[in-house]
Amino acid sequence: MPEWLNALPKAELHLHLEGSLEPELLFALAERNQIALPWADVETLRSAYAFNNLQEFLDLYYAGANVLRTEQDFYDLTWAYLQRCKAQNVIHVEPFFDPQTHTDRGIPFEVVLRGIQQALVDGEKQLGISHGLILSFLRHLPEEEAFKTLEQAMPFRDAFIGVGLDSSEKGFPPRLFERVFAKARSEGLHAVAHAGEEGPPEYIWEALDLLKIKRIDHGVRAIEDERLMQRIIDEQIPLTVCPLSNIKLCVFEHMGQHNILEMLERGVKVTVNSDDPAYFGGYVGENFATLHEHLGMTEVQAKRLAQNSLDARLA
Ligand SMILES: Nc1ncnc2[nH]cnc12
Ligand SMILES: [Zn+2]
Repeated sequence: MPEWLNALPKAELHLHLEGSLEPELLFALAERNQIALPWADVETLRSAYAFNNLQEFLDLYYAGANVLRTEQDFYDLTWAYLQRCKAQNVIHVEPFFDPQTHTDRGIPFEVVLRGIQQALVDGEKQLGISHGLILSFLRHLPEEEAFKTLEQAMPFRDAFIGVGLDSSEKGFPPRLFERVFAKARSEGLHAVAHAGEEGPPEYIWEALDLLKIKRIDHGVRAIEDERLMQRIIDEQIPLTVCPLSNIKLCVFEHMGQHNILEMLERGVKVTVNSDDPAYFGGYVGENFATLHEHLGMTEVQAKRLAQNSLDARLA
């Protein structure tokens, strides 16, 4: 990665902590927790990281998360991510975590939260990286389950800045979560949601109008709807775009087709993020680097993208 790209101060606003679980740490945690794995070794697991769509990735991502059991595991996961951030001049993070992925396996909510939170606090003190944590609901599960998760989270209200919506997009439109998002907002939480990754522009409209989100996660399919594009530009609603993820999950066939710079030039407040870096081939720095390499991103454009990420912070 060019040093000038690495040196740019940036924020990461779209990162799933569970998606930062590198195969090496996954195997180490499996050994520590005495869990048998279906993969022979790190290389075999890494070679399984070939996906035709979002669902194929999610199946492996949820399987991988099974090694996370103790508060120390969640601490180690988060700490490893923060060290990557430090090395790439990421000065602020607003990561997601998916409580239901863990509570549905019998891991208490507070075990997950305390491990993550302690690492974030240490990251602020020892690495100088500020943070705002986002609790994300799994949209393939019923809204009732999201309500239960929000209830579990409320005793720890101060540990979060907002709620998000992730997992399988197609067939699970934002409107299904209108009531739980209203409840979260009434508690003073910010709202964000994955929309327009695989799903149609209508899902982005719903996320804006019904969930009243402050930022759109992905949102690359907004370009198919001119009226939506105008709104996003007029209202300067940030998009947290994840280039390497979009290629790995076949949202675009190859990086040369990615629309992030076209959006930037049209005045959309786009940002660069890694989504699930352990699975998609790189952290935020590598995502910037691929735009430089394959789309000819200039230094001026890179600076605007980095500044957008700092401007689009919610914490
Ligand atoms: N890219 C993505 N889209 C939806 N849900 C996710 N969970 C983790 N990564 C995701
Ligand atoms: Zn995501």
